[in-house]
Amino acid sequence: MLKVTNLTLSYGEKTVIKDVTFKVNKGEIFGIVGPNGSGKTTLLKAISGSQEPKQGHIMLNERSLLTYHSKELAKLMAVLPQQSETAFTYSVWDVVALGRYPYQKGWLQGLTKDDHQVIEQALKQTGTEQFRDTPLQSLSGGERQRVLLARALAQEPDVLLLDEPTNHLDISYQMSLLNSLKQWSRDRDLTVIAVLHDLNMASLYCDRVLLLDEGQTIALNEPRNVMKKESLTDVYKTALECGEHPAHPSPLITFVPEAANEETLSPIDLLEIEQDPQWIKITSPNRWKALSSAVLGAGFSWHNTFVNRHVHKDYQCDDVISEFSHYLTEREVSGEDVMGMMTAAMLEDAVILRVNENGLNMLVMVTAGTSNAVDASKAFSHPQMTSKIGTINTWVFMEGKLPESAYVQALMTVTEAKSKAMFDEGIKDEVTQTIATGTSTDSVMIAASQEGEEFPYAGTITSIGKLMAKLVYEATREAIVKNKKRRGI
Ligand SMILES: Nc1ncnc2c1ncn2[C@@H]1O[C@H](COP(=O)(O)OP(=O)(O)OP(=O)(O)O)[C@@H](O)[C@H]1O
Repeated sequence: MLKVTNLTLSYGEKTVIKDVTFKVNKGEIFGIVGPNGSGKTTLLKAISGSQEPKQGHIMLNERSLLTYHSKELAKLMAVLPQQSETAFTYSVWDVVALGRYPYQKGWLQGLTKDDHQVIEQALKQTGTEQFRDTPLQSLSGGERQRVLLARALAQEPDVLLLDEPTNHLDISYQMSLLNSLKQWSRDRDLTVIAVLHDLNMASLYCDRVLLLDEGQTIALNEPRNVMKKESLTDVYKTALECGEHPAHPSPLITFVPEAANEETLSPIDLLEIEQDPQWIKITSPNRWKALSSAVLGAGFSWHNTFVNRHVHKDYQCDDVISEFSHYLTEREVSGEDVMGMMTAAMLEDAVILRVNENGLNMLVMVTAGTSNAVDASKAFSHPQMTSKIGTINTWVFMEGKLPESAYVQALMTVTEAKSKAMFDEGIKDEVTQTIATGTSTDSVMIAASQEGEEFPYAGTITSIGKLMAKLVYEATREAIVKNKKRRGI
């Protein structure tokens, strides 16, 4: 539909778009992103025909853009500019009606019935019907933006050019506008070329994205292939992370604020450990990003309080989460902040190991009760689900930045180390009389400070994996020995 080849654009001596080439397909939503001054608006102006190329050319429907008459072009292409005109004293209806200008044969010809219908539809699609008699200048920025979009739609274009269309819109109108664009591109093959500042909106809604920096193409691809941490950090000079959207298959970009001032103590040194027969509570002034299978705060979440709570071995409850939250409230701890586990093991027997060597800083806590030990390879032969609380709870705190993939590797590392400790302590599955690999209700947590050195991997081949495995193995064995003694084994 639109083909831009070796396009170079300048203001006087200043070149702002340098040798840019891309195609936009019919019905596509094509995003242009990049930092301030990277040339997005200038490029859009060239596509709309209002900025002449210094070099290169633009083809629309296989025909050079330069050969179109302005009225002819306006039937094919509508523009929603970045700055909305404020000098209008026209009513909203009149402004939207201007969108029908390319279809009028002469100055004096009035609007046809069809024109009226198109105008009404454009007002309806943008939710601006209620303002039809209001002067444009007395509307808010967001309302005015929607009216100008209605005017663009009234042009019934094949291509819609939008320069930061969500600029003045609140989140609900942003989503509603982009949802509508998506719908129109699917239903009516409307081609949308939009300059967007919000990288997440571009990720969610664009079929492809062009990332510009200083007038040059840095990347041109589907959002998933453009929104990469390295290139975005480089282009925007901002600390950010690219993850996965929790409910949609698109990348999610999150920005990382700079730490206010440098802590001199390691985040592990700042952990406060409270240990008594009722609970082990570790608190931190900072939040840690944890991955856990806990009762409270499971999955990935950020916590500053970690509770391993002792419960009676016959503990039974229908709504464990509410009961646990109530337990915390009674102890004046906010449940929102807590990663919480339970165990029937005696907390006096907990093993806490702390290591700071070769730049690796780690703390491991294990409590072990093994009366519920299970051989995972034979768990299927256990007669029924038991809900005994003989449990091994394993916590790892490590200083450093870990990507989510490394948490998954750490989980494997820790589980393997725990199983080996069970093996070396000869803990058997009472049902199958084979060596147990864990208990049926074990829980694990990996917490990283997300400050300091980056560790991309945490398997047993890595330095952190090796240390983690060693500490978890030693702590688990020691905790099992204590548990055996207590049970008189
Ligand atoms: N009319 C003009 N005359 C001279 N230079 C201009 C003109 N318009 C823009 N520029 C310059 O061209 C460069 C690209 O501007 P442009 O508006 O295309 O960037 P942009 O990526 O859209 O920026 P923003 O995100 O701030 O809207 C900038 O350095 C800008 O100062």
